[in-house]
Amino acid sequence: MNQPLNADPAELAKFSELAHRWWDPESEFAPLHHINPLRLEWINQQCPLAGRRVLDVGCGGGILSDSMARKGASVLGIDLATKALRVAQLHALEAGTPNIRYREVSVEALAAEEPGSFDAVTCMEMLEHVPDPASVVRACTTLVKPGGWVFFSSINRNAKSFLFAIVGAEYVLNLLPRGTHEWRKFIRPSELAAHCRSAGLDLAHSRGMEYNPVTRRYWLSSDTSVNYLLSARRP
Ligand SMILES: C[S@@+](CC[C@H](N)C(=O)[O-])C[C@H]1O[C@@H](n2cnc3c(N)ncnc32)[C@H](O)[C@@H]1O
Repeated sequence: MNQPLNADPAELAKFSELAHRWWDPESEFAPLHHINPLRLEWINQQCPLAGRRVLDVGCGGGILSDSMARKGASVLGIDLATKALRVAQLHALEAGTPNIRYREVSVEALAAEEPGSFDAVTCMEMLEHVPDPASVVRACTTLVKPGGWVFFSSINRNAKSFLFAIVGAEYVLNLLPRGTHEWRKFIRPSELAAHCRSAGLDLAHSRGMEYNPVTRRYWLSSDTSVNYLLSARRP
């Protein structure tokens, strides 16, 4: 029997609508362009990407997927926002990115098709946009090979993240369009860690990501109170 799709159509429509601006580094997607070198390096340090088979879940227009392929990984990017995927495909074609493929398929459906077939799975800035993040974590776990890596990033849920990630980013600094995030969908690191453990993953590392609006610089730190990354391994 088919599972109901773990996706919010309004979220997917939002990302599809803006898709044509995905590769404009001055657009609504500027924060993703700015944080990409940091997260790419963080992933590559833990799991050197060259020669690996990597799945990028909720890849959008392909900023992370593309950069991982350029590091020598063979990348499959999946998403359910049709226009974002088209933009990702077009970008790969125009830029001549090697070893990259995109598919419109849910992570849960792919987990049923290809269990245990990726060396690493990345799922960045996506969990806070889905109705059931634990189901995504379970599917990512099924998709990775034993010994493989799973990398997540999301936004903490507390008063500071309301102030910084919603009021600050969407209303004061206009870094993101208003309505990009819903505070109640943010995920505490402890909740994500619990989802990982119940899916059968071993937690590896976590880092916070901070932003200085004056210098417009992002950096990784030990402060996970707003944006954070978490890595885990399948035993
Ligand atoms: C903020 S963007 C992040 C894109 C990319 N992961 C990155 O960090 O550069 C969130 C992405 O999650 C995708 N998304 C939301 N719900 C999804 C779902 N149920 N399945 C797959 N992708 C989904 C959206 O379409 C969008 O492309």
